[in-house]
Amino acid sequence: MSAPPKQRKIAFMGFRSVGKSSLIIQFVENHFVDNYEPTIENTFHKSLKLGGQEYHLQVVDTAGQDEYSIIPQSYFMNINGYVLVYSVNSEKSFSVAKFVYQRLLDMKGQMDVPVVLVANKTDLRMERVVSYEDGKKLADSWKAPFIEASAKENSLSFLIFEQFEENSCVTVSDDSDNATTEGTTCRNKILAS
Ligand SMILES: Nc1nc2c(ncn2[C@@H]2O[C@H](COP(=O)(O)OP(=O)(O)OP(=O)(O)O)[C@@H](O)[C@H]2O)c(=O)[nH]1
Repeated sequence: MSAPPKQRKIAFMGFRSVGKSSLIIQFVENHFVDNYEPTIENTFHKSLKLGGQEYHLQVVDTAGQDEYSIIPQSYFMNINGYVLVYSVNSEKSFSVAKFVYQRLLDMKGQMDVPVVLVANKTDLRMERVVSYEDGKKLADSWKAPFIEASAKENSLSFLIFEQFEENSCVTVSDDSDNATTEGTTCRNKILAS
């Protein structure tokens, strides 16, 4: 008998127009939308089989944020993981990704935020201003997986979700109150748990 499906809710966040909706639509409907319509909020549903386990995913497409955004409380509750998206042709979108990550940490606490960092629009080679190395360095500093993608050229979105299944355990050390405790946290293992 196969295991019952697991329900997981994942939010895409990041600056306006970086391609959050496009990545999700590639993943859910397998096509690319060329026109731009700002998102207010949208939830998509998709079933997915990873490692023999069936998942019922709810994918929340959020309205683009910037560093002045007040992020709704609902984005911090009942969400299993976050995909933070920037586009490689926008320095501003890269700094907004850092801002959103910081807000997530403030709201949820360091150990509780499974994140995947996604650099989108890699097809815009001539317009690239954020290098692979810069993106990777940022993701490494978060101990998060990093994926470069192009919603236009191909559908790497599946990979994004696979990252949440990975067992990316990191050792954390907390020496507050002079009592050093060490532990291991598996921040990204939300699909597998
Ligand atoms: N060249 C290129 N264009 C893309 C890519 N992904 C998205 N776009 C285009 O960028 C524009 C914005 O894409 P959206 O998916 O609406 O971006 P968004 O992040 O959901 O935008 P908001 O709703 O404002 O937050 C659209 O015109 C897309 O066609 C990509 O990988 N390459």
